[in-house]
Amino acid sequence: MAIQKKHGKGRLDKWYKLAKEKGYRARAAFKLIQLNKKYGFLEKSKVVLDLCAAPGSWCQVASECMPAGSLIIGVDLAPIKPIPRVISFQSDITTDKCRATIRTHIKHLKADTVLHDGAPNVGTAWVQDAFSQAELVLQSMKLATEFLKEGGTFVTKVFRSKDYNPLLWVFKQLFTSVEATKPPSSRNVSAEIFVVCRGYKAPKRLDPKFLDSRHVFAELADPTPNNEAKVFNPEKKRRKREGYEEGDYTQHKEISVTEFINTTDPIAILGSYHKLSFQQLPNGDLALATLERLEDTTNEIRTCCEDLRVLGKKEFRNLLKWRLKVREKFGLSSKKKKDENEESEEVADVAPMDDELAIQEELQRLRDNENAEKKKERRKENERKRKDIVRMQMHMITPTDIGMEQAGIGGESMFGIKVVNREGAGDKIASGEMVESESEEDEDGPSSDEEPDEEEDQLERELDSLYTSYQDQQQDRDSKLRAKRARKDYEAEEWDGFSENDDASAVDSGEPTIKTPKSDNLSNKAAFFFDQDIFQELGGLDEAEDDDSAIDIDVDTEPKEKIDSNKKPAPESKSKSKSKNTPAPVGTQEDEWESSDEDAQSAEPRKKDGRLDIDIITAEAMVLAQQIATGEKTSQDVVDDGFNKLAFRDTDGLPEWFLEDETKHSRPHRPITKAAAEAIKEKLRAINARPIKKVREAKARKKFKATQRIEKLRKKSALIAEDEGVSERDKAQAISRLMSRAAKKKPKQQVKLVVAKGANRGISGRPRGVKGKYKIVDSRMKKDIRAQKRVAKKQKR
Ligand SMILES: C[S@@+](CC[C@H](N)C(=O)[O-])C[C@H]1O[C@@H](n2cnc3c(N)ncnc32)[C@H](O)[C@@H]1O
Repeated sequence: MAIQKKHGKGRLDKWYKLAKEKGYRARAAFKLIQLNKKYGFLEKSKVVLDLCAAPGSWCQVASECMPAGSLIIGVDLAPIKPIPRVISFQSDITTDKCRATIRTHIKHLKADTVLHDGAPNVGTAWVQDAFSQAELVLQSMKLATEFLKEGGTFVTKVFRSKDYNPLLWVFKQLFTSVEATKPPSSRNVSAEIFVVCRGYKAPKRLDPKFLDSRHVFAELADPTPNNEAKVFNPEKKRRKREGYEEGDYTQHKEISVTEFINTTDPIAILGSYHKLSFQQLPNGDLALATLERLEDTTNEIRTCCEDLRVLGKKEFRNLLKWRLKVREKFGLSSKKKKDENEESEEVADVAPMDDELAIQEELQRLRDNENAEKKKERRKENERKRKDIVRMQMHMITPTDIGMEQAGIGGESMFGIKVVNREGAGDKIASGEMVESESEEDEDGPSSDEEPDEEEDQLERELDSLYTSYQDQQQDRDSKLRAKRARKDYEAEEWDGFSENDDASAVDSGEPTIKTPKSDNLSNKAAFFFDQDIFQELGGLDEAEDDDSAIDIDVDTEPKEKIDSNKKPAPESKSKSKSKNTPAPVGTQEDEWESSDEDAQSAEPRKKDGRLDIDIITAEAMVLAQQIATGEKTSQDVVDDGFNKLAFRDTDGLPEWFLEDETKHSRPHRPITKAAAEAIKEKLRAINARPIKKVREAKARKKFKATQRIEKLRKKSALIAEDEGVSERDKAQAISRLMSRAAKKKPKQQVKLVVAKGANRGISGRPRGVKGKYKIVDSRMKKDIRAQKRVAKKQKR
């Protein structure tokens, strides 16, 4: 067997390990197991011939899977260690001797299955290796044809090389079914492939050419030149350094157009020539003359024939159609062509496609392609729309055109139609085409086109959840954010007033509430916009025509404003009062701030005495605190500072992540003093300098133990002091001894190093004659320590 590096990283894969675990001699065992699982030939076999069987893992598998009393014969160049129920011997399968030995073992029987996993020493020259493997396959097939029974199975390993197709062709001549497969245990990097040939035809007379490598690999090489592909999907030309073909030293190839008409393989001509020539031969070509006069031979056809290399698919199709018409007129029927093809028997399998069929198939293919492309477009369009709607629902896109919303169409549906109209597909929807396309999509089920989008959605969802968890983490860490979130919650609570029930109850109790604007066909945003006083007042004009003087309106605004300030969220009411320059009654404003403060208080952390637990951690806050403490600013100033041009940005419908990012830039940057920045730095430094929890715990433990010791001493010395039979001097001495003993530090127990040699080598547990703490070391370590000490001593000197 070829020597394999067992320590090579790639070799020790899971199949290698599994083979070791299961007791198979090679990981190759799993290839046969997997092939047999797919095709189930071993269970049905009574006689198996395993060619190239060393070290014998396939024989092991065969003996496991085959019925009791079966005959398994394994042969290899290398010796095979005996395997129960398996006959094995050493021989070269390409020799007659091997054939004779097999005959002696198999006697009159025939093999149900012939296995071949042969591989010559791979690794030197790939081309040569592949060829000798292909030859080995042919040799093994030779043996198979001799020993296999009719209907039997031949399993062989083949390497993907230029000889692969000829081999397959030979197999197809001898077996009813030939399938190539690569079991999962076969490495992807390996060019090996397994061919399972079933239903051996057992011909009475076998053409020796089938088993002659020179014939198989030389003459049948590349039996299926794909001319169609050459013409319709020409390969991108690579630079060739092979030079000219033998005997052909021209770059430009011409062929007479009559040959194109007469040939059985027009596609081959279109693929390999540059020009179809209409030039008359010196001796005159009657067919060509007739051809020239034909109506079908249009100028376009002539131009196409001039340079075949610049033609597209359409032109090639036209040329082929033209050829068919001419052939019909010339009486060259396609039936005759078919007969010609039939004459070339075996080649039928691999013969080029009939040209008519080719055209039809090509047309069909083009039609299919076109349909598929249309379908793909439709799917993409639908998917895009679906995504837009989802984005809209997630408030990633905001409908800004309130006028459109007022047209009486719901925000989302308006958006949908707007988009569709933009694409000019409104009519399609009207005619129901879109609906059709969607139902088509449903029928198809999830297609591969949709997968990436689904993945995208999934990704978006994951990103959202990641962002939420990031925010939570931030919130936990950052007290500032915590306070912000608390404020947000507070605001959110305020907005609960939108629900109908609350509305009703509030009205009942006579409490001022935020009313949901009543507007049938408007979105919330539009409704709120039109719910502004100015519009309500306009409405009021309709209701009370008598009160139409401007003075009346002015007079009315004051009490109305009071109510409105309660109606609307706090910041809005404030902005309005500011913009109109009508100072709101101080009492009302203060009440409002007090009440909101109260609510905020409940959300913010407090000390035991009820005061807010505020930790100043930013320089800005420090400056502010200082200004308030020194009376430079009052709390009212701070409130007033809160209103600026950025305070009333329209944040409706904007996603949270966007607002989060925006807030960094959408507030005025207050000046900070150097002293405040220093103070904060100092504060943070102090926080950082605090010992970590574990150190604090250890210190506390130490302190606790010390107090316990002192307590003990105190008790003992009290006892000594109470002893009446002892003189005062002795008492004092005893107590001072006690104290000095307690103050003495216990000497640290020495760790004895025990060298692991002699009787102590490899022992587990305490070595003999060693008391106290010990450590087993090797002699090297002891020597190293001694050397270190020596060096240290020298350095001291
Ligand atoms: C991949 S190993 C076969 C492993 C085998 N199927 C198993 O399961 O253990 C390929 C074997 O083909 C054998 N071989 C190559 N050329 C041979 C020849 N001419 N005659 C017999 N055996 C040959 C090698 O000796 C090698 O052991």
